[in-house]
Amino acid sequence: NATNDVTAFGTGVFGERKRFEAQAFDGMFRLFDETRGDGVVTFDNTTGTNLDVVSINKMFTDGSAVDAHANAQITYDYYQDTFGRNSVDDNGQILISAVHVGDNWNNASWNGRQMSYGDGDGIRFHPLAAGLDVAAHEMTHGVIQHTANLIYRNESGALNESFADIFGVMVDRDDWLIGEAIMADGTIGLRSMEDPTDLIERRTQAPYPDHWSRRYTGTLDNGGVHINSSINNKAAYLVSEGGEHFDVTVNGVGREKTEQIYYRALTLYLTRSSDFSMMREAAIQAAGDLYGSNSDAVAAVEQAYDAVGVY
Ligand SMILES: CC(C)[C@H](Cc1cn(Cc2ccc(C(=O)O)cc2)nn1)C(=O)N[C@@H](CCCCN)C(=O)O
Ligand SMILES: [Zn+2]
Repeated sequence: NATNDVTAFGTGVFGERKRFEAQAFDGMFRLFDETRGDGVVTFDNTTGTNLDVVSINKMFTDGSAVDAHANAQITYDYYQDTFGRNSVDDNGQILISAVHVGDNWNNASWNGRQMSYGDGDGIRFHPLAAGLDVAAHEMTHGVIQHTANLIYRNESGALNESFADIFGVMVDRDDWLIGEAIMADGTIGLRSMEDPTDLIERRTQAPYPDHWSRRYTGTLDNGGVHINSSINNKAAYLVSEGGEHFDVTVNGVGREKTEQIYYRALTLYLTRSSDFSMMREAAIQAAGDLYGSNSDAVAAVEQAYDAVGVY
C-alpha cells in the first residue's frame, strides 16, 4: 500500500546510478514496486525463489537486480504510455524478474510467468539484466502470450521472436540492435534489425536472413524462430526508417507510427498460427485503420514486405 512505497537508489551492472520505486518493510527495503499495476518485483534466484532482493538501507548494490528492476519499470511504462496497456495481460499482472539464474548462464528468458536473467560468462555476454532491450524482449513474450499467442515454431514462432525484438528496440529506443549493451566479445550486438546480415547466427553459422528467399528451413531452434525473425525485423525496420533493399525502395514513416501499426496487428489481427504472409496483411490492415488506406504508412508496409520477399 502507499505507505510503504519509497524511492530507492542503486548502481547497475556497469556502475550507473539509478533511482526507482521500492518498498519499506520491517525496517528493511525490498525491490517491490506497488505503484505499477499489481507490482514489479525482483528477486535474487541464488537466495531461493521469491525472496525479494532486500537492502538494509535505500541503496541497492546488486547490479543485476537494480538493472532488472529499473528495466521492468521502464518497459511497464512504455506499454502503459504508448498503448494504454496495463502490464503483460492488460490487467496489471505482477512483473516478476529473477536475477543470477543458472551458473554464468548466457541467456535471458520468459517462462510464461516471469523473466529470468543469467549472469553471462563474461566471454560471450555480460550479465543480461543490464540490457534494456533484453527486458523489453522478455516482457513482450508475455504480451504476445496474452494476445496473438503465436505458436513458438516455424513462421509463427519467428513472428513471436520478431515482435519481442521489435518492442525490444522500441523501448530501448537508441538503435536497431538487440543486446548491444551486453555483448562481452566485441560484437556490435546479438541481432541487428537494420542489417541482419551484419551478424552471424550461432547455430547455422550463417548471416541472419534479410529476405524470405534466405530463410532457414531446418529444424534447429524450433524451426529457426530466432533466425527467421530477422526477416520480419528487417521489414519493421524498413517501415520505420525506409531504405533501398533488393531493388525495392521503402519510404519510412518513423518509429511512432511503426510501433502503433505492429501493436495493432499483434493485438487485433494476428492469431496463434499466423505466418509471414498473414503478418503482411495484418500490418497493412492495421496501418489502414490507423492512418488511412491510401496513407504513406500503408505504402511503407507494402513496400517493406515486398523488399523482404513476403507477399
Ligand atoms: C533476448 C536475448 C538477449 C537472448 C539472447 C540469447 C542467448 N542465447 C543463448 C546463447 C548462448 C551462447 C551463445 C554464444 O554465441 O556463445 C549465443 C547464444 N540465445 N539467445 C534470447 O534471445 N533469449 C531467448 C531465450 C529463449 C529460451 C527458450 N524459450 C528468448 O528470449 O527468446
Ligand atoms: Zn525471445
